[in-house]
Amino acid sequence: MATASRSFTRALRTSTPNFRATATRPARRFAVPQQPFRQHSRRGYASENGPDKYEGNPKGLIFGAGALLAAAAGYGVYTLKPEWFGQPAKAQKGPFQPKFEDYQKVYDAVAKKLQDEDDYDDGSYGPVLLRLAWHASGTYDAQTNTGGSNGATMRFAPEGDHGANAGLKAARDFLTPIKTQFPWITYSDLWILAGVCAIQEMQGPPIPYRPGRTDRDVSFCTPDGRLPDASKDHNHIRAIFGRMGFDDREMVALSGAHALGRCHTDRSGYDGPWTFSPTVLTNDYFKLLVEERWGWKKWNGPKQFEDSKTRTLMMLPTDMVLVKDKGFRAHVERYAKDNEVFFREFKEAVVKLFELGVPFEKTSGVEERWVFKSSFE
Ligand code: HEM
Repeated sequence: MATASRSFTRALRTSTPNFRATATRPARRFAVPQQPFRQHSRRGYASENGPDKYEGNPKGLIFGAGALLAAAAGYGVYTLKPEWFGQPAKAQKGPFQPKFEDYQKVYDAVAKKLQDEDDYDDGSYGPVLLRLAWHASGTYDAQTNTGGSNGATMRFAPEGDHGANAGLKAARDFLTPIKTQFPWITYSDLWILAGVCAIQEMQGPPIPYRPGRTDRDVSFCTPDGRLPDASKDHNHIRAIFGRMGFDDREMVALSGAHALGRCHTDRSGYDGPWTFSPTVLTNDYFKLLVEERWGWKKWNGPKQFEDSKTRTLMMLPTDMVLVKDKGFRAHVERYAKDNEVFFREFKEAVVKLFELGVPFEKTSGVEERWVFKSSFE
Protein backbone atom coordinates (compact mmCIF):
# COMPACT_ATOMS: atom_id res chain seq x y z
CA MET A 1 0.00 0.00 0.00
CA ALA A 2 1.49 3.34 -0.99
CA THR A 3 1.55 5.78 1.91
CA ALA A 4 2.37 9.47 1.60
CA SER A 5 5.91 8.90 2.81
CA ARG A 6 6.35 6.04 0.37
CA SER A 7 5.40 8.05 -2.67
CA PHE A 8 7.63 10.84 -1.39
CA THR A 9 10.45 8.36 -1.17
CA ARG A 10 9.76 6.94 -4.58
CA ALA A 11 9.82 10.43 -6.06
CA LEU A 12 13.22 10.97 -4.53
CA ARG A 13 14.68 7.73 -5.69
CA THR A 14 16.88 7.96 -8.71
CA SER A 15 15.47 6.10 -11.64
CA THR A 16 18.19 4.29 -13.47
CA PRO A 17 17.37 4.28 -17.16
CA ASN A 18 20.92 3.78 -18.30
CA PHE A 19 21.55 0.59 -16.41
CA ARG A 20 24.55 -1.01 -18.02
CA ALA A 21 24.02 -4.24 -19.86
CA THR A 22 25.86 -6.98 -18.06
CA ALA A 23 25.90 -9.65 -20.72
CA THR A 24 29.37 -10.27 -22.03
CA ARG A 25 29.97 -10.65 -25.73
CA PRO A 26 30.79 -14.22 -26.72
CA ALA A 27 34.54 -14.59 -27.22
CA ARG A 28 35.50 -14.25 -30.88
CA ARG A 29 36.83 -17.41 -32.39
CA PHE A 30 40.46 -17.79 -33.35
CA ALA A 31 40.28 -16.96 -37.05
CA VAL A 32 43.45 -18.53 -38.48
CA PRO A 33 42.41 -21.24 -40.96
CA GLN A 34 43.34 -24.67 -39.71
CA GLN A 35 43.88 -26.72 -42.88
CA PRO A 36 44.36 -30.42 -42.50
CA PHE A 37 48.04 -31.21 -42.72
CA ARG A 38 49.61 -34.57 -43.05
CA GLN A 39 53.20 -34.93 -42.01
CA HIS A 40 55.33 -36.91 -44.36
CA SER A 41 58.61 -38.21 -43.14
CA ARG A 42 61.52 -38.35 -45.52
CA ARG A 43 61.61 -42.02 -44.82
CA GLY A 44 58.01 -42.26 -45.90
CA TYR A 45 58.83 -40.67 -49.25
CA ALA A 46 61.77 -42.96 -49.73
CA SER A 47 59.71 -46.02 -49.14
CA GLU A 48 56.85 -44.80 -51.32
CA ASN A 49 58.87 -43.66 -54.32
CA GLY A 50 61.89 -45.94 -54.04
CA PRO A 51 65.50 -44.78 -53.58
CA ASP A 52 66.23 -44.92 -57.33
CA LYS A 53 63.50 -42.50 -58.31
CA TYR A 54 64.47 -40.16 -55.53
CA GLU A 55 68.21 -39.98 -56.18
CA GLY A 56 69.08 -37.67 -59.04
CA ASN A 57 65.46 -36.96 -59.93
CA PRO A 58 64.99 -33.12 -60.08
CA LYS A 59 61.20 -33.44 -59.96
CA GLY A 60 61.56 -35.51 -56.83
CA LEU A 61 63.95 -32.91 -55.36
CA ILE A 62 61.54 -30.06 -56.05
CA PHE A 63 58.68 -32.09 -54.63
CA GLY A 64 60.76 -32.96 -51.57
CA ALA A 65 61.77 -29.35 -50.95
CA GLY A 66 58.13 -28.27 -51.37
CA ALA A 67 57.08 -30.85 -48.84
CA LEU A 68 59.67 -29.57 -46.36
CA LEU A 69 58.47 -25.99 -46.83
CA ALA A 70 54.90 -27.10 -46.38
CA ALA A 71 55.91 -28.93 -43.23
CA ALA A 72 57.56 -25.81 -41.83
CA ALA A 73 54.55 -23.66 -42.72
CA GLY A 74 52.22 -26.23 -41.26
CA TYR A 75 54.16 -26.24 -38.01
CA GLY A 76 53.79 -22.48 -37.98
CA VAL A 77 50.03 -22.69 -38.45
CA TYR A 78 49.75 -25.09 -35.58
CA THR A 79 51.80 -22.97 -33.20
CA LEU A 80 50.36 -19.52 -34.02
CA LYS A 81 49.12 -17.88 -30.85
CA PRO A 82 45.87 -15.82 -30.74
CA GLU A 83 47.60 -13.00 -28.89
CA TRP A 84 49.92 -12.49 -31.93
CA PHE A 85 46.79 -11.28 -33.73
CA GLY A 86 45.72 -8.96 -30.95
CA GLN A 87 43.15 -11.46 -29.70
CA PRO A 88 42.78 -12.49 -26.06
CA ALA A 89 44.84 -15.47 -25.00
CA LYS A 90 42.93 -18.65 -24.21
CA ALA A 91 41.76 -18.88 -20.59
CA GLN A 92 44.18 -20.75 -18.38
CA LYS A 93 43.05 -24.10 -17.15
CA GLY A 94 42.52 -24.44 -13.38
CA PRO A 95 40.09 -23.10 -10.79
CA PHE A 96 38.11 -19.98 -11.76
CA GLN A 97 39.79 -16.86 -10.36
CA PRO A 98 37.13 -14.12 -10.25
CA LYS A 99 38.35 -10.61 -11.00
CA PHE A 100 36.97 -7.13 -10.46
CA GLU A 101 34.80 -7.45 -13.61
CA ASP A 102 33.18 -10.60 -12.21
CA TYR A 103 32.31 -8.91 -8.91
CA GLN A 104 30.97 -5.90 -10.84
CA LYS A 105 28.57 -8.30 -12.59
CA VAL A 106 27.33 -9.47 -9.18
CA TYR A 107 26.92 -5.82 -8.15
CA ASP A 108 24.96 -5.11 -11.35
CA ALA A 109 22.68 -8.10 -10.74
CA VAL A 110 21.90 -6.96 -7.17
CA ALA A 111 21.32 -3.37 -8.37
CA LYS A 112 18.97 -4.57 -11.11
CA LYS A 113 17.02 -6.76 -8.68
CA LEU A 114 16.70 -3.75 -6.34
CA GLN A 115 15.15 -1.77 -9.18
CA ASP A 116 12.91 -4.59 -10.37
CA GLU A 117 11.48 -5.43 -6.96
CA ASP A 118 10.47 -1.98 -5.79
CA ASP A 119 7.18 -2.93 -4.19
CA TYR A 120 8.84 -4.04 -0.93
CA ASP A 121 8.42 -1.90 2.20
CA ASP A 122 9.12 1.77 1.34
CA GLY A 123 10.03 0.86 -2.22
CA SER A 124 13.38 -0.85 -1.76
CA TYR A 125 15.12 -3.89 -0.31
CA GLY A 126 18.17 -1.60 0.13
CA PRO A 127 17.73 -0.88 3.87
CA VAL A 128 17.23 -4.51 4.85
CA LEU A 129 20.25 -5.56 2.73
CA LEU A 130 22.36 -3.02 4.59
CA ARG A 131 21.03 -4.30 7.92
CA LEU A 132 22.02 -7.85 6.88
CA ALA A 133 25.59 -6.75 6.08
CA TRP A 134 25.82 -4.85 9.37
CA HIS A 135 24.46 -7.72 11.50
CA ALA A 136 26.83 -10.15 9.78
CA SER A 137 29.77 -7.87 10.65
CA GLY A 138 28.64 -6.47 14.01
CA THR A 139 29.15 -9.74 15.90
CA TYR A 140 32.90 -9.17 15.87
CA ASP A 141 34.85 -9.43 19.11
CA ALA A 142 38.32 -7.92 18.81
CA GLN A 143 39.66 -9.69 21.90
CA THR A 144 38.92 -13.23 20.74
CA ASN A 145 38.98 -12.35 17.03
CA THR A 146 35.67 -14.18 16.59
CA GLY A 147 32.50 -13.22 14.69
CA GLY A 148 32.45 -10.63 11.93
CA SER A 149 31.45 -10.89 8.30
CA ASN A 150 33.74 -13.85 7.59
CA GLY A 151 31.62 -17.01 7.71
CA ALA A 152 28.03 -15.91 7.00
CA THR A 153 27.01 -18.03 10.00
CA MET A 154 23.61 -16.31 10.20
CA ARG A 155 22.54 -18.93 7.62
CA PHE A 156 22.31 -21.37 10.53
CA ALA A 157 19.46 -21.52 13.03
CA PRO A 158 21.27 -20.62 16.26
CA GLU A 159 22.40 -17.24 14.88
CA GLY A 160 19.57 -16.68 12.39
CA ASP A 161 17.09 -17.08 15.25
CA HIS A 162 18.73 -14.49 17.53
CA GLY A 163 16.13 -11.83 18.35
CA ALA A 164 18.31 -9.06 16.88
CA ASN A 165 18.27 -10.81 13.49
CA ALA A 166 14.48 -11.02 13.19
CA GLY A 167 13.36 -10.13 9.67
CA LEU A 168 16.73 -10.62 7.99
CA LYS A 169 15.49 -13.73 6.22
CA ALA A 170 13.89 -11.32 3.73
CA ALA A 171 17.36 -10.04 2.81
CA ARG A 172 18.94 -13.51 2.69
CA ASP A 173 16.10 -14.80 0.48
CA PHE A 174 16.45 -11.78 -1.82
CA LEU A 175 20.07 -12.77 -2.43
CA THR A 176 19.51 -16.52 -2.97
CA PRO A 177 18.91 -16.25 -6.76
CA ILE A 178 22.03 -14.08 -7.06
CA LYS A 179 24.06 -16.77 -5.32
CA THR A 180 22.59 -19.35 -7.77
CA GLN A 181 23.54 -17.12 -10.71
CA PHE A 182 27.11 -16.62 -9.42
CA PRO A 183 27.89 -19.83 -7.52
CA TRP A 184 31.58 -18.94 -7.22
CA ILE A 185 30.98 -16.07 -4.75
CA THR A 186 30.80 -16.99 -1.05
CA TYR A 187 27.69 -16.05 0.91
CA SER A 188 29.81 -13.91 3.20
CA ASP A 189 31.36 -11.94 0.31
CA LEU A 190 27.92 -11.65 -1.32
CA TRP A 191 26.17 -10.28 1.78
CA ILE A 192 28.80 -7.57 2.17
CA LEU A 193 28.83 -6.77 -1.55
CA ALA A 194 25.02 -6.42 -1.36
CA GLY A 195 25.43 -4.02 1.59
CA VAL A 196 27.87 -1.95 -0.47
CA CYS A 197 25.47 -2.03 -3.42
CA ALA A 198 22.54 -0.99 -1.20
CA ILE A 199 24.43 2.06 0.10
CA GLN A 200 25.57 3.16 -3.35
CA GLU A 201 22.21 2.53 -5.02
CA MET A 202 20.50 4.55 -2.27
CA GLN A 203 22.76 7.45 -3.29
CA GLY A 204 25.25 7.05 -0.49
CA PRO A 205 29.02 7.43 -0.96
CA PRO A 206 31.06 4.86 -2.92
CA ILE A 207 32.15 2.13 -0.50
CA PRO A 208 35.49 0.49 -1.40
CA TYR A 209 35.19 -3.32 -1.29
CA ARG A 210 37.48 -6.29 -1.37
CA PRO A 211 36.59 -9.98 -1.46
CA GLY A 212 38.16 -12.77 0.54
CA ARG A 213 35.53 -13.95 3.03
CA THR A 214 34.99 -17.68 3.34
CA ASP A 215 31.82 -19.44 4.48
CA ARG A 216 32.07 -21.33 7.75
CA ASP A 217 29.99 -24.04 9.37
CA VAL A 218 27.48 -23.91 12.22
CA SER A 219 30.18 -24.31 14.87
CA PHE A 220 31.31 -20.73 14.14
CA CYS A 221 27.93 -19.18 15.07
CA THR A 222 28.41 -16.37 17.58
CA PRO A 223 26.61 -16.34 20.95
CA ASP A 224 23.43 -14.27 21.31
CA GLY A 225 23.84 -10.75 22.70
CA ARG A 226 26.67 -9.38 20.56
CA LEU A 227 24.46 -6.90 18.66
CA PRO A 228 23.12 -3.71 20.30
CA ASP A 229 19.87 -3.58 22.25
CA ALA A 230 17.86 -0.49 21.26
CA SER A 231 16.36 -0.02 24.74
CA LYS A 232 19.77 0.57 26.39
CA ASP A 233 21.98 3.60 27.26
CA HIS A 234 25.35 5.17 26.34
CA ASN A 235 27.33 2.58 28.36
CA HIS A 236 25.79 -0.21 26.32
CA ILE A 237 26.52 1.50 22.98
CA ARG A 238 30.15 2.08 23.98
CA ALA A 239 30.50 -1.49 25.27
CA ILE A 240 29.09 -3.10 22.09
CA PHE A 241 30.90 -0.93 19.54
CA GLY A 242 34.03 -0.72 21.71
CA ARG A 243 34.20 -4.53 21.62
CA MET A 244 34.44 -4.27 17.81
CA GLY A 245 37.16 -1.60 18.07
CA PHE A 246 35.17 1.58 17.27
CA ASP A 247 35.50 5.00 18.94
CA ASP A 248 32.76 7.58 19.66
CA ARG A 249 33.12 9.29 16.29
CA GLU A 250 32.77 6.03 14.35
CA MET A 251 29.78 4.93 16.48
CA VAL A 252 27.91 8.11 15.58
CA ALA A 253 28.90 7.95 11.90
CA LEU A 254 27.64 4.36 11.62
CA SER A 255 24.36 5.25 13.33
CA GLY A 256 23.68 7.62 10.42
CA ALA A 257 22.53 4.47 8.56
CA HIS A 258 19.23 4.98 10.39
CA ALA A 259 18.44 7.62 7.79
CA LEU A 260 17.43 4.47 5.90
CA GLY A 261 14.64 1.99 6.41
CA ARG A 262 12.22 1.57 9.24
CA CYS A 263 11.30 -0.45 12.31
CA HIS A 264 8.71 -3.22 12.01
CA THR A 265 6.48 -4.31 14.86
CA ASP A 266 6.74 -7.95 13.74
CA ARG A 267 10.56 -7.82 13.81
CA SER A 268 11.97 -5.62 16.57
CA GLY A 269 8.63 -4.56 18.06
CA TYR A 270 9.41 -0.88 17.28
CA ASP A 271 7.49 0.96 14.59
CA GLY A 272 8.12 3.54 11.88
CA PRO A 273 10.86 5.24 9.83
CA TRP A 274 13.51 7.65 11.13
CA THR A 275 13.33 10.06 8.17
CA PHE A 276 10.98 11.15 5.37
CA SER A 277 13.26 9.61 2.71
CA PRO A 278 14.02 6.12 4.00
CA THR A 279 15.46 4.87 0.71
CA VAL A 280 17.88 7.75 0.12
CA LEU A 281 20.98 8.14 2.29
CA THR A 282 21.36 11.70 3.62
CA ASN A 283 22.39 13.35 6.89
CA ASP A 284 18.69 13.89 7.68
CA TYR A 285 18.84 11.51 10.64
CA PHE A 286 21.30 13.89 12.36
CA LYS A 287 19.39 17.02 11.32
CA LEU A 288 16.16 15.61 12.72
CA LEU A 289 17.89 14.57 15.94
CA VAL A 290 19.08 18.11 16.66
CA GLU A 291 16.33 20.18 15.05
CA GLU A 292 13.09 18.37 15.94
CA ARG A 293 11.33 18.08 19.27
CA TRP A 294 10.96 14.47 20.36
CA GLY A 295 8.61 12.98 22.94
CA TRP A 296 7.68 9.50 24.10
CA LYS A 297 5.22 7.74 21.83
CA LYS A 298 2.05 6.79 23.65
CA TRP A 299 1.31 3.22 22.70
CA ASN A 300 1.42 -0.34 23.93
CA GLY A 301 4.73 -1.15 22.21
CA PRO A 302 8.30 -0.81 23.48
CA LYS A 303 9.44 2.67 24.61
CA GLN A 304 10.30 4.78 21.57
CA PHE A 305 10.26 8.47 20.60
CA GLU A 306 8.13 10.27 18.01
CA ASP A 307 8.53 13.73 16.50
CA SER A 308 6.12 16.25 18.01
CA LYS A 309 5.35 17.96 14.68
CA THR A 310 4.16 15.13 12.40
CA ARG A 311 4.17 12.16 14.80
CA THR A 312 5.14 9.97 11.86
CA LEU A 313 8.86 9.64 12.52
CA MET A 314 10.56 7.68 15.27
CA MET A 315 13.79 7.44 17.27
CA LEU A 316 14.96 4.50 19.35
CA PRO A 317 16.19 5.09 22.91
CA THR A 318 19.75 4.37 21.61
CA ASP A 319 19.27 7.03 18.89
CA MET A 320 18.29 9.66 21.45
CA VAL A 321 21.38 8.80 23.52
CA LEU A 322 23.46 10.29 20.69
CA VAL A 323 22.12 13.79 21.43
CA LYS A 324 21.99 13.37 25.19
CA ASP A 325 25.60 12.19 25.64
CA LYS A 326 28.12 15.07 25.23
CA GLY A 327 30.80 12.96 23.57
CA PHE A 328 28.38 11.66 20.94
CA ARG A 329 26.52 14.95 20.45
CA ALA A 330 29.55 16.81 19.11
CA HIS A 331 29.65 14.43 16.16
CA VAL A 332 25.88 14.49 15.63
CA GLU A 333 26.14 18.27 15.25
CA ARG A 334 29.09 18.04 12.85
CA TYR A 335 27.21 15.59 10.62
CA ALA A 336 23.95 17.58 10.82
CA LYS A 337 25.83 20.61 9.46
CA ASP A 338 27.73 18.93 6.65
CA ASN A 339 26.58 16.00 4.55
CA GLU A 340 30.01 15.69 2.90
CA VAL A 341 31.73 15.22 6.24
CA PHE A 342 29.11 12.63 7.18
CA PHE A 343 29.56 10.73 3.89
CA ARG A 344 33.36 10.70 4.25
CA GLU A 345 33.39 9.46 7.85
CA PHE A 346 30.48 7.06 7.28
CA LYS A 347 32.34 5.50 4.35
CA GLU A 348 35.51 4.98 6.42
CA ALA A 349 33.63 3.45 9.34
CA VAL A 350 31.59 1.15 7.06
CA VAL A 351 34.69 -0.13 5.25
CA LYS A 352 36.19 -0.94 8.67
CA LEU A 353 32.95 -2.59 9.88
CA PHE A 354 32.62 -4.78 6.78
CA GLU A 355 36.21 -6.03 7.08
CA LEU A 356 36.29 -6.83 10.82
CA GLY A 357 37.96 -10.19 11.44
CA VAL A 358 38.43 -11.08 7.76
CA PRO A 359 41.83 -12.71 7.13
CA PHE A 360 42.22 -11.28 3.60
CA GLU A 361 45.92 -12.06 3.45
CA LYS A 362 45.18 -15.79 3.78
CA THR A 363 42.26 -15.97 1.40
CA SER A 364 41.81 -13.67 -1.57
CA GLY A 365 45.26 -12.19 -1.88
CA VAL A 366 43.40 -9.14 -3.26
CA GLU A 367 45.21 -6.24 -1.65
CA GLU A 368 43.60 -3.20 -3.18
CA ARG A 369 39.97 -2.30 -2.64
CA TRP A 370 37.63 -1.81 -5.58
CA VAL A 371 34.92 0.76 -6.11
CA PHE A 372 31.95 -0.56 -8.06
CA LYS A 373 30.25 1.49 -10.73
CA SER A 374 26.74 2.39 -9.58
CA SER A 375 23.81 1.76 -11.91
CA PHE A 376 23.12 5.48 -12.37
CA GLU A 377 26.71 6.48 -13.23
C1 HEM B 1 23.06 1.24 18.78
C2 HEM B 1 23.13 0.71 17.58
C3 HEM B 1 21.93 0.18 16.81
C4 HEM B 1 20.73 -0.25 17.26
C5 HEM B 1 20.28 -0.39 18.71
C6 HEM B 1 19.93 -0.59 16.11
C7 HEM B 1 18.64 -1.07 16.15
C8 HEM B 1 17.81 -1.23 15.08
C9 HEM B 1 16.45 -1.65 15.12
C10 HEM B 1 15.66 -1.98 16.37
C11 HEM B 1 15.97 -1.67 13.86
C12 HEM B 1 14.57 -2.05 13.39
C13 HEM B 1 14.52 -3.47 12.85
C14 HEM B 1 13.15 -3.81 12.35
O1 HEM B 1 12.20 -3.75 13.14
O2 HEM B 1 13.01 -4.15 11.16
C15 HEM B 1 17.04 -1.27 13.00
C16 HEM B 1 16.95 -1.14 11.63
C17 HEM B 1 17.98 -0.79 10.83
N1 HEM B 1 19.30 -0.61 11.19
FE1 HEM B 1 19.96 -0.45 13.08
N2 HEM B 1 20.66 -0.35 14.99
C18 HEM B 1 21.89 0.10 15.37
C19 HEM B 1 22.96 0.41 14.53
C20 HEM B 1 22.93 0.28 13.17
C21 HEM B 1 24.08 0.38 12.32
C22 HEM B 1 25.52 0.60 12.81
C23 HEM B 1 23.64 0.21 11.04
C24 HEM B 1 24.42 0.21 9.76
C25 HEM B 1 25.65 0.64 9.60
C26 HEM B 1 22.20 0.03 11.10
C27 HEM B 1 21.38 -0.12 10.01
C28 HEM B 1 20.01 -0.32 10.08
C29 HEM B 1 19.13 -0.27 8.94
C30 HEM B 1 19.52 0.07 7.50
C31 HEM B 1 17.85 -0.56 9.40
C32 HEM B 1 16.55 -0.60 8.60
C33 HEM B 1 16.20 -2.01 8.22
C34 HEM B 1 14.91 -2.12 7.46
O3 HEM B 1 14.35 -1.12 7.03
O4 HEM B 1 14.44 -3.26 7.28
N3 HEM B 1 21.83 0.03 12.40
N4 HEM B 1 18.16 -1.01 13.76
